Order: sequence, then structure tokens, then C-alpha cells
Amino acid sequence: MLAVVGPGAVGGLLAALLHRAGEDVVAVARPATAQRLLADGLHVRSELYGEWTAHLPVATEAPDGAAVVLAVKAYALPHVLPDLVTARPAEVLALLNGTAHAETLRRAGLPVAGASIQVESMREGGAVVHRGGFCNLTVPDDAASWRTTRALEGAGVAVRAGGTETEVLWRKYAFLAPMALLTSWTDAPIGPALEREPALAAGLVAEVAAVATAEGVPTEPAGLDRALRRLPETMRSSLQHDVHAGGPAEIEALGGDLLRLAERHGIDVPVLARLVGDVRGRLR
Ligand SMILES: NC(=O)C1=CN([C@@H]2O[C@H](COP(=O)(O)OP(=O)(O)OC[C@H]3O[C@@H](n4cnc5c(N)ncnc54)[C@H](OP(=O)(O)O)[C@@H]3O)[C@@H](O)[C@H]2O)C=CC1
Ligand SMILES: CC(C)(CO)C(=O)C(=O)O
Repeated sequence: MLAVVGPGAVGGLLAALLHRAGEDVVAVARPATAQRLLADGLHVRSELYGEWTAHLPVATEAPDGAAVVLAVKAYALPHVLPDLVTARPAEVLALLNGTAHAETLRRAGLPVAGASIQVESMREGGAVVHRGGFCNLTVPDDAASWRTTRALEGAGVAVRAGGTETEVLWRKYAFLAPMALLTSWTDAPIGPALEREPALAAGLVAEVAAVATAEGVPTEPAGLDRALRRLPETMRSSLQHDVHAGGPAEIEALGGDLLRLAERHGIDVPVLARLVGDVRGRLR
């Protein structure tokens, strides 16, 4: 059986797609969300997949031996970890942004693959709203034939294998961290943020590229800069959304962890330290 732990913006979309594709899937949610999903179903509005309500099985604990798609926010990981360990899952395909979670899950004895998902999904008024017309999943090569991977592909997600887990996670992280930190710090979409703070943006991509490279994924600042400038100008990040709302937010996964890695590698990161410090301050 498949289980989607954390049926929020990303997990909810994937759980509904898996259910619509005829998979034996359960949404594993906290009690209030579980009750709501049982009563109303999981309503999805997607530019890519259409609009429907999935009346899928719901539980508050992962079933024993399930193949798990994990889609909680990074700050929720300590809360769901004990239950996940108890469930002895066959596999855990982790879709969280960041890099540190994969090691945390592995240290807990879980058979994990850290994957990255490119999607723009939000929970709005009880529904999952998926914008942008894309839903791309990159998994490590050794998870390409996993049950979860194949089921998601069969359900309509664009899946590709992208090398080692470190490469898969860092390729997204090196680009997402500057994007998320700049938009959150300026509280502006990426276009205006880059225009307003060119020096900060340049410093930030240089620092993040240096940390990514030290972690074994050679990364050029110019490549990160180009990737940021190719984004739609109006694009915002989920970190920005959560910081704007006063938290909780994934600032440790998207900034704090980078600071810790920079320190470990002896890399000077004044811009990163300033942005992370300011954003942490707003969340206190
Ligand atoms: N949204 C997006 O477009 C993208 C998000 N991501 C990443 O995917 C991951 C999931 O993000 P997203 O789907 O947006 O997050 P959401 O907040 O929308 O969903 C998280 C889900 O985890 C559940 N959860 C379980 N336990 C806890 C707990 N103890 N505390 C808080 N939540 C808990 C939430 O429960 P409840 O329903 O009770 O709140 C919710 O169902 C993040 O790492 C994010 O960075 C990656 C790409 C794009
Ligand atoms: C930038 C985006 C929407 C890309 O998938 C994302 O992952 C996030 O904001 O957390």
C-alpha cells in the first residue's frame, strides 16, 4: 500500500492523483485534517490535471510496511518521525525542500530517498490549488524503480532520475535557497527582489555556490544567477508566504542548515548570515 504522509499542498495533490489513478493509497494526516478529509474529501484545482474531489482513505498513522511519500514541512519532521519509524515503511520517498532531512531519516533507520519536486501548489480555503502547469519530480537513480516513483509517474507526474541523492537535492537547494531567502527578506516576488537588491543577490548566490561546491556538487554563481533571472518575475516562494504569515516557516532547512554547512567548511558567508538572521528575527 502507498501512504502520503502530510497531505498538504504538495502531498494533497499527489495523494489525489494517486487515488485517481486507481492506486491503493492512504492520506496520513493530523487528526483535524484527517477529519476534514474524511468529511469533505480532498478537493484539487489544477491547471494541469483539472478539478476534482478525491474521496480517499485517511489515517492518522502510517500503515505498517507502506511505501511512503513524505511531504511534511521540514519543521514537522521531528513530530512525524517516531510514527514513521514505528510503521517500518518499505520505502520513504522524501519530497521536502532542503538537504538535511534525508540524513535525519536515514539515521532513524528508514529506507529513504531524498527527491526534489518542482511544483507550485498551495492550500487555499480547504482546497489544493496547483498553478503553473508543471509537476516535475526528480529522484535519485537508485530510487527510479521504487514503488512510489512508478506510481507517481503512472498518476501523471513527470518523473526523471537525476543522479545521486546529493546531486538531486543540491541542484534544487542551491537555486531554491537564494530564491526563498531573497523573496522572504524583501517580501517581494523574485523579479522586484533581484532588481531592488542586486548586490545582496550577487553575494548570496556566490556564497551558496561555494557551499554547494564544498558539499561535492560543483556549482557556478553565474549559473545560479541565470536560473533566478529565468524565473517568472512574479514568482514567490513558500518560505516567503510562511514568513509573511508570521510562521512557522522552513528557515532552518532553507537557511540555517546552509549556515551550519558553511561553518563546517570554513566558508565566510556574511550575506547569508545577515538574511537568515533577519528572517529568524521576524519569526520570533
Ligand atoms: N508548496 C509547494 O509548491 C512546494 C513545496 N515543497 C516542499 O514540500 C514540503 C511540503 O510543503 P507543502 O506541501 O507546501 O506544506 P503544507 O504545509 O501545505 O503541507 C504539509 C502537510 O504536513 C502535515 N503535517 C503533519 N504533521 C505536521 C506537524 N507536526 N506540523 C505541521 N504540519 C504537519 C500538514 O498537516 P495539516 O494538514 O494538519 O496542517 C500538512 O498536511 C516542504 O518541504 C516544501 O518546502 C517543494 C516544492 C514546492
Ligand atoms: C520555488 C518553488 C515553488 C519551486 O517548486 C518551491 O519549491 C518553494 O517555494 O518551496
